[in-house]
Amino acid sequence: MDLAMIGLGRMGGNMARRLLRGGFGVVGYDRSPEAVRALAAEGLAAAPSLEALRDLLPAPRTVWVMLPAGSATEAVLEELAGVLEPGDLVIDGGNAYYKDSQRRAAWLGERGLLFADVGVSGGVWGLENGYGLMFGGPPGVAARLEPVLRALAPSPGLGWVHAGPVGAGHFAKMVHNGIEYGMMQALAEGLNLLRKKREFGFDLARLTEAWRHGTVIRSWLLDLTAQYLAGDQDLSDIAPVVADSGEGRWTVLEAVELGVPIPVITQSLYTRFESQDEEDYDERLLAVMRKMFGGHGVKKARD
Ligand SMILES: NC(=O)c1ccc[n+]([C@@H]2O[C@H](COP(=O)([O-])OP(=O)(O)OC[C@H]3O[C@@H](n4cnc5c(N)ncnc54)[C@H](O)[C@@H]3O)[C@@H](O)[C@H]2O)c1
Ligand SMILES: O=C(O)[C@H](O)[C@@H](O)[C@H](O)[C@H](O)COP(=O)(O)O
Repeated sequence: MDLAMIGLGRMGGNMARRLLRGGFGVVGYDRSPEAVRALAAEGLAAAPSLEALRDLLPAPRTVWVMLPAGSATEAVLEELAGVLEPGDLVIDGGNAYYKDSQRRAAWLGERGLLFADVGVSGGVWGLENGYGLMFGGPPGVAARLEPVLRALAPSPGLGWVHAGPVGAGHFAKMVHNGIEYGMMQALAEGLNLLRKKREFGFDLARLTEAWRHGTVIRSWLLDLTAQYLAGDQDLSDIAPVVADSGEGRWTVLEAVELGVPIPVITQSLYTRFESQDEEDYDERLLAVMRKMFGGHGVKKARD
């Protein structure tokens, strides 16, 4: 089976590699020539344009899009709508907002194109470990895509799911990432507490390594944390800023819309916001108010 991969970065590049290794013919397109060059040496058919990509694939085509969510994905889907032919299938595997995916499925459908959203998890390790995949779309499209899902998954029958109709794939991935935020937060808080108990001088590398075996909290996140701490426990070169790319925000918005309490996930999102705020105006104001009502001391910024 042949298919196209648009976006050959950390995710799309390795997914294309995994598919090539699985015996698929993969046509690739990326606006960065370097991203394409690396994969062309491994058997990828490089397409210089979306028209060329169309012409390199037999109809009906399967085109997997693995781009940053938002304007990049929107622009490429709009371009694809003008290039592909009725019956072709477009998959968005990026971390897109599920409402965008539902809207896109509708307007691509008006042009005779099929659309499915697939939440993809596994990061840069997916090439070797396989990817967790959450498919959203009609059963007929799921059946058509099944060989691809089986090849990308950790093993053919494990790690992928037909989550529901269009939108359900990205909704499931959104909640997965909300859970990811909460699990990361719990690990970070617990390890910080251990570090602060100076009298015990905990070796966090050895402790997390031990926790990886037999404990209730063993997990891949713990494995990765232990792996990093084994080389650097002080983190003195790491700025205390945690970025976020949207999934956590959408999870919280959805919870508010549905009236569902998700305090752990919400708090972990707010912790990221706090880390991103270099001005810290709120904390400065708190210090000032305390001084105003109680005459308490205020630490000067230069202290
Ligand atoms: N990195 C992860 O761990 C991870 C895991 C799961 C899902 N995702 C999602 O997968 C998608 C891709 O992530 P990534 O980490 O591979 O990003 P990346 O930045 O590594 O790669 C994106 C690629 O898209 C290309 N690109 C950007 N705009 C383009 C355009 N208009 N036309 C053609 N090519 C364009 C870039 O040149 C780059 O090669 C995102 O939606 C991301 O949220 C990422
Ligand atoms: O399941 C995964 O493979 C990860 O969740 C993946 O999707 C990625 O690392 C996130 O994009 C990071 O999301 P934040 O930037 O919001 O932390």
